[in-house]
Amino acid sequence: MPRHYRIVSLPGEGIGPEVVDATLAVLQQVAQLHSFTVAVEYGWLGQPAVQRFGRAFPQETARQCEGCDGIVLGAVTQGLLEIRQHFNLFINLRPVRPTPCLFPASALKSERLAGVDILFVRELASGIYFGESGRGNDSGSGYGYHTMRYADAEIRRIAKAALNQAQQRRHKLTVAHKENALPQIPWTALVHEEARDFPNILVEPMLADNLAMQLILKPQQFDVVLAGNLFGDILSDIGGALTGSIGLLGSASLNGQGFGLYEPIHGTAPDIAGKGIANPLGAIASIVLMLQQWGETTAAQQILDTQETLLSQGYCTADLCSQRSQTQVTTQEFTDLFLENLRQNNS
Ligand SMILES: NC(=O)c1ccc[n+]([C@@H]2O[C@H](COP(=O)([O-])OP(=O)(O)OC[C@H]3O[C@@H](n4cnc5c(N)ncnc54)[C@H](O)[C@@H]3O)[C@@H](O)[C@H]2O)c1
Ligand SMILES: CC(C)[C@H](C(=O)O)[C@@H](O)C(=O)O
Ligand SMILES: [Mg+2]
Repeated sequence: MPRHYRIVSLPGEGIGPEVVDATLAVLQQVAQLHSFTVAVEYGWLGQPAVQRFGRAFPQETARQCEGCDGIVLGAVTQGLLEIRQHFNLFINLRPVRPTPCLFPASALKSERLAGVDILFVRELASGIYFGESGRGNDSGSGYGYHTMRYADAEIRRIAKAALNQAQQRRHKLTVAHKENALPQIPWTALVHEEARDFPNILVEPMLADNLAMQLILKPQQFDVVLAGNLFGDILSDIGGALTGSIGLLGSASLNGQGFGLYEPIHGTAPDIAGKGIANPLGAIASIVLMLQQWGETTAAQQILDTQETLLSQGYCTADLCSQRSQTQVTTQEFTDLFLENLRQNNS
């Protein structure tokens, strides 16, 4: 049976278009090698959408994305929360697996990194990002507020998603919470209740501040880490310090039916945009998650193997280059090496 997929690419701003270009080239190459096709439509999100349609997430983009097999996003400075909410993308998966050939690029000692393999499951469609907010004036003094609100049902559904992930991994779920200061949102109790259906999973609640420290001191202790929207954002960036660069990390943002948006966890990186030096591997890691979601697991594995080969041969972009033995390459050069390696290993 021929497999045909349709995706919408939203390159966005800054280094977004640079890393998305590289990623789509890799995607088309593996598609060809593994006998499936991917039709790509380009759409608008963020600043380019504001310029064209007057809104960061226009209706045109929403319509274009409806019914597609995946959205591939670069990075934007606005419009992101709207698209996540529109498609109810409440499950955000952020894998962090430092590779030994990049241990020297990490902020941590190698012995703390061996075997680290963490999956952050971040709640993405609720919490303080979407609570009531505003500004007011109290006796002449201005004030602002954002409200953290979670429906129990919203916690239960992300807990189930995280428990399902832990079931397929090493059966441990650490729950980030801050119930010593924010007791009205009972992450711990609700996750424990959902975990009754998963008796073989060890659920370990951990205060979010301690969790941040533990990720640096002893990252090997973690398997799946579940966190609300804000804590998940902050904690998962620590993955950049563990792996050596935030430019390596990808993510999948899914709704309850498996529809997804695939994006690196980094931003538009204005400090390096336009220089041709951005690391495309975070965006590439995101399409690996997309291929896995589609069931194209051999294609996904080939991308992971190719990444490992190139990095172990010492090729890397500037963000990872810390050793004499490494060869610093541009985004384009890294992409060309990637494509060549994919072809060679398939012939
Ligand atoms: N998914 C998204 O669209 C997304 C995610 C995070 C931040 N942002 C937005 O991006 C803008 C810039 O945010 P920021 O500077 O805090 O974070 P950032 O992730 O853009 O950059 C942080 C640091 O990491 C480096 N970096 C990031 N990605 C890299 C890559 N692929 N290769 C090499 N180096 C890389 C940057 O050069 C910078 O030094 C903000 O407007 C922010 O809101 C968007
Ligand atoms: C750009 C910003 C709103 C976004 C977030 O906080 O969710 C980003 O940091 C991320 O990690 O995807
Ligand atoms: Mg972030």
